[in-house]
Amino acid sequence: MMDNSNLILNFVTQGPTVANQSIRSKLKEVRGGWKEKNRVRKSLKRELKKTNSGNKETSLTSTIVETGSKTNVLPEELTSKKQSNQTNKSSNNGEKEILNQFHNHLSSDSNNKTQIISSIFTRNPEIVDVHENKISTKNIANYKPSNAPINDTSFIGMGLNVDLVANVKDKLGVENPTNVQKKAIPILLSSIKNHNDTNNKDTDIVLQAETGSGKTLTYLLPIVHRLICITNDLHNTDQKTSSPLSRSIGTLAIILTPTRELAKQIFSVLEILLNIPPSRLGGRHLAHWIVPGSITGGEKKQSEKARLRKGISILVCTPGRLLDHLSNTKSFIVEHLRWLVLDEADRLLELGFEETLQNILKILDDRTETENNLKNNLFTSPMWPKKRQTILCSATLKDDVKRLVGYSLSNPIYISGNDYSKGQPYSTPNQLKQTYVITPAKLRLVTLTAILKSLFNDKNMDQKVIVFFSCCDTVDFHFDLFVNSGNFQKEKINNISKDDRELIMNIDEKSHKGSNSKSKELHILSTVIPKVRLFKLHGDLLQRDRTTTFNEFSKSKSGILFCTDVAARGLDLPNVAKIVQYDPPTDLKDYVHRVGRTARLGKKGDAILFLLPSEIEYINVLKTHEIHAEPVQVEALLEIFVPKNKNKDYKVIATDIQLRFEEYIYSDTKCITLARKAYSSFIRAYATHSASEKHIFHVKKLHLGHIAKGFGLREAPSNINSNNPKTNSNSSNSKNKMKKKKNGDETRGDKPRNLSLKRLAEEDVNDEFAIGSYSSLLGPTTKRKKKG
Ligand SMILES: Nc1ncnc2c1ncn2[C@@H]1O[C@H](COP(=O)(O)OP(=O)(O)OP(=O)(O)O)[C@@H](O)[C@H]1O
Repeated sequence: MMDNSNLILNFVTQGPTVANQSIRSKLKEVRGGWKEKNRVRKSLKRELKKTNSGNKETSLTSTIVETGSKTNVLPEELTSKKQSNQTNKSSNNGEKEILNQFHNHLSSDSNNKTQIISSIFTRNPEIVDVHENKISTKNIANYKPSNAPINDTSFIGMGLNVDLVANVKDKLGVENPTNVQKKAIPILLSSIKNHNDTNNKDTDIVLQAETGSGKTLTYLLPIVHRLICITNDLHNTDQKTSSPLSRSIGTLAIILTPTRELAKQIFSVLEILLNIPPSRLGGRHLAHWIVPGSITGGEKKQSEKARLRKGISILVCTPGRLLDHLSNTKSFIVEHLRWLVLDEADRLLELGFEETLQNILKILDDRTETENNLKNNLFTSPMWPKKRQTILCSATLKDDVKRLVGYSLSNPIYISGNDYSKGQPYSTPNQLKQTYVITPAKLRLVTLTAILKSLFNDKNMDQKVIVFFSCCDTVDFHFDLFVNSGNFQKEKINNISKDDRELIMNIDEKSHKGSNSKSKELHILSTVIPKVRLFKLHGDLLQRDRTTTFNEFSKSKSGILFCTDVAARGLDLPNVAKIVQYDPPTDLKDYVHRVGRTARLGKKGDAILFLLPSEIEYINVLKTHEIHAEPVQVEALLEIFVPKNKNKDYKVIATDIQLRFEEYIYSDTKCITLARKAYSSFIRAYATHSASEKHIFHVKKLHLGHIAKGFGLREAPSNINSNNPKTNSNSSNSKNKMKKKKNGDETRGDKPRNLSLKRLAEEDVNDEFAIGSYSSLLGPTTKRKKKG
């Protein structure tokens, strides 16, 4: 148990600073031995030096408060009765209150060493006025939703099977097609409509459509439709007696997706499409031979083999497992494969599956019958595609995807779902409201708390929010903090009034009933945001837990999901109202996918991006890609801590919340370890920003002490590598992960975590590791400064 006694608080003041104080007179007030006095002297001198150096940052005064048996020094302007000349009274009152809070905090604690606590409102870098920065924004109110269903078009009019359409309407509430569906489905059905046209050869297709525009149904509906038509055609002809339609025909369609979650999601949509009630089909069952299946790893291979042997007509899978079965499962028949869908193609490449994809394509090319090598003409139905049709889907279309298109598709047709953003590799829904907040590192945690608190108030509890972090450790840390620190603080804050306590933490007796301190729980009531369930999802969780969390959050009416980019791609989580990008994405593609978890199918949605003052240039990067975000002031967000009828300074409450977070963290070595690991992993993840963004997101631009504060740490850990045993490439844990990856565990979703600094330095000699070297990343720390 760490304590908070003898804290020195750095503090903004408007009157004379410590420079005008006699250090000696202050030292007289300090009780204790020479060691203690020496320590205080050094600290005061340091502050004096900083103040004199005249840097642009906010002026600083050291404040030492009396704690228990020891005396610390208060700033003169706050202890003096002569404060009448001060220009900003309310601010100063706030400061006094913050001091009192500190006093209260500290007086209950015991006699341990002096520790420096930096105030979250001091020494923050100047924030460039974003309005002066001439960042033009667009008025989203003028734009129509770009991914909404179009009322004047119907699926039946496009030629889709009536029963299939009715089933989709009944089960999924899907009535009218979206823009991309309207454009692509007729082309994917083209050989049916134009089967007399011998030149029509089931063209390959590249689908670039915005997030939430219904890409899954765009390719699934035509495939299912055509298989139904083939069945009906054969029923109506002589082939009925010697029908080749059975499961033994093997796999006719393969849908390849980057993650297991996505595969499961697509599989469940497929099951719905194929499960047309017999009552609709005049008592018949839909073609019994069309069997959906999914193989995604994580399951025993033997059981997958058995299912493949029986026959899976439409197979949803992840690349590692598919290649494994193509290479090793003899009973896996792909000779008659007619459709290959590469869903979330950009993500497939990003996760390093290019070689796997090439091998898959090679095997399929060798084994699949083409028009020229038809062994026997099984199907005379005009709906039977004459050659394998490849459909590539991606919400973004960058160079690597274009390269994949080059070697996996032949003469493809490009279909874009958004008329407004033709030619743009990145496109976000028009109706999505995008904002950003420039937050000094020390204010990040309280600002996140403010946003989450403001979203869940008594009037508005039923909504879902996703908060994106850069790596697993930061998810774990924040999850634990928001689950447990409220409870902890409740016991600790007996020395402030009940009114203030409720104001600060919004503590509600009922909200704690369902919560406990088991941080292993995957979804649990938050004690910081009362009555709200918290979920977490990242690549380091067991597959079983990931599936449970995904399903629970999906079904839940309200809640907050803390996650890495593992949840950014393709996952259809209904009714998400707000996306918070607490850590900026390491790639612009991720920005598009993250914000795409809201504003789906024409619905409204909000997204807010956190940026450090040094990262403001990122807004211009977004702008050049036609992504327009409006600024929100951090003060405006923090103001929500103060209810309208209360005359309080938001800084007082924000400071208190930060202190309580810190108290919780320092109450237990486990919590400190979690915070340090999160801090270290955050820095490592930061170093993986793409080269084109290194001028904005550069580790050497980070003030590590301030970043640490954002993790509730009072000083930056001095060795970021040793804090995270998982980065040790010799550890068995690390080895297991490498093995897992080889076996096709494609969903870790947070590549930064496994990168050791040494490896990064070796791989990226031109970036900050070359300039600043490995050791520069470890400092400067408060500790080091002290020594210096
Ligand atoms: N025409 C439609 N009308 C109403 N809802 C639809 C329509 N098409 C699809 N949907 C629903 O929209 C949701 C999103 O679909 P889907 O996941 O396929 O989007 P997506 O374009 O693949 O998004 P992302 O790029 O984020 O993966 C699903 O719940 C689906 O059932």
